Amino acid sequence: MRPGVALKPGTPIEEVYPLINSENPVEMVLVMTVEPGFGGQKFMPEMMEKVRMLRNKYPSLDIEVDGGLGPSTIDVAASAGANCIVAGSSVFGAPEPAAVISLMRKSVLENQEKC
Ligand SMILES: O=C(CO)[C@@H](O)[C@H](O)COP(=O)(O)O
Repeated sequence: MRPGVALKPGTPIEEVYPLINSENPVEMVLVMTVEPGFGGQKFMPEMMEKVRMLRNKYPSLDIEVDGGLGPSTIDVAASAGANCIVAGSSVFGAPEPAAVISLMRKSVLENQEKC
């Protein structure tokens, strides 16, 4: 099992640190980039500060983002340090879903190489 935890937009990043630093740590943090509830919402770029802070503090942590991710927002998320991407509308609404997934994977991999 790989435990994870999700942060709503209004939850300060500091609240997750004790869970990562614990002797039984979470291995993945999901930073919600929309309010949880439904797909098709607008990506909240201000959440990238949380992603950057986590990536700086925990270089090998899995950091997931969920909400409004697609070709127009993936680079911002990947360059902030997100390496797990949840995308609904941008994939299911695309004529070629595999091409969208491929583009997002490429962005994450390219940004990981810069670290
Ligand atoms: O369900 C939610 C939030 O609760 C969505 O964030 C989906 O998980 C992803 O949908 P898109 O934002 O990619 O359409």
